[in-house]
Amino acid sequence: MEAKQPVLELENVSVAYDSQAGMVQAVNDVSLKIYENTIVGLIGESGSGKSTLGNAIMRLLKNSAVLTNGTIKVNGKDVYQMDKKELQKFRWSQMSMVFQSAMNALNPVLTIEAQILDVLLSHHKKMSKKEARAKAVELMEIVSIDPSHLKSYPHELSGGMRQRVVIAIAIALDPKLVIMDEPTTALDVVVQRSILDKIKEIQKVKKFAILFISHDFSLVSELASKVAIMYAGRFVEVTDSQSLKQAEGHHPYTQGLIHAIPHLTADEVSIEGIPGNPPDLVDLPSGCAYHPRCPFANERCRIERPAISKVNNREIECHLYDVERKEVVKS
Ligand SMILES: Nc1ncnc2c1ncn2[C@@H]1O[C@H](COP(=O)(O)OP(=O)(O)OP(=O)(O)O)[C@@H](O)[C@H]1O
Repeated sequence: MEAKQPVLELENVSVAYDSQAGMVQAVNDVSLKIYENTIVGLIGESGSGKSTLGNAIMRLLKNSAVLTNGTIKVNGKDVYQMDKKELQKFRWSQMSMVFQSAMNALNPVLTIEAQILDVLLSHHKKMSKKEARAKAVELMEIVSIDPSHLKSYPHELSGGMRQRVVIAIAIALDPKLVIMDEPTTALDVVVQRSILDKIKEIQKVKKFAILFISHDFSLVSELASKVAIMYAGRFVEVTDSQSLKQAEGHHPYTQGLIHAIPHLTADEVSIEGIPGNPPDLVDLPSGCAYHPRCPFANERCRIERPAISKVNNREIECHLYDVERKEVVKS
């Protein structure tokens, strides 16, 4: 049987910003495959490179950023080998992105209908206005907004509704891959929950692949089936989310993130933060970039960058990972 083609395939992807301070290694040699109908989470602290990677996949990097190495394929097509016209057709129809604080990205002077129609008609040259209007109604229903709001302007909708509209626009052309960059961060917990449920519900029908970017560890491990944990531009661990219920055996950074989840005890909330700060991406530490913060680091960690160990469904970049015992062993 022929192996299934991934919807997203990242191979040794690196992205750097050319800044006054030097080259910022925002994404550093990451590889990942995402298949249809799955949600993969991407987590890491602020500044770890998550959004840069999302923008790189969409080929929407800022001028100062360059893909310095690797290949990015969506549906088997190399995103960086397409000419401008091909890319224009491909973006939004095959891959789309819900940006950070996207709900404020709607055009304030256009109705919701005008904005949805714009996406539909610019990609479907043969679609009539009537067909596009019908599709807009269908999209509003999918995201559970009364179609009467098609005539509304963004400011007439609540934050949660605006975010649903943005999701409707992102899925309007039935893309195979949807990148969601912190899609619910600006919303309160109840609205956040209802949007996440909606995303799961739509995905069940549409079967697209989702790369879900967030710094909220518990939210991502609940939503995604697989999680990539990013530290200083690298994936230090890629694992199935089930395994994240327990800290033992994971990369020391993953362990730190798990311990940092607030735990409710009888009468208090305990949180163990990770001591120290993420490194300067212009001047990365030698060896494993996490070693200055790692409670288990030894001499080798300070000198040599660890290779990736692949065991069962887990990929881990740590010298202390014992392949036989399938866990990180303190030296
Ligand atoms: N235009 C830029 N010029 C130089 N460096 C940049 C630029 N944009 C981002 N960076 C740097 O690239 C690194 C990765 O940033 P990125 O926004 O991808 O991280 P992130 O994990 O998405 O963070 P957040 O969760 O805060 O959005 C950071 O160190 C950031 O300072």
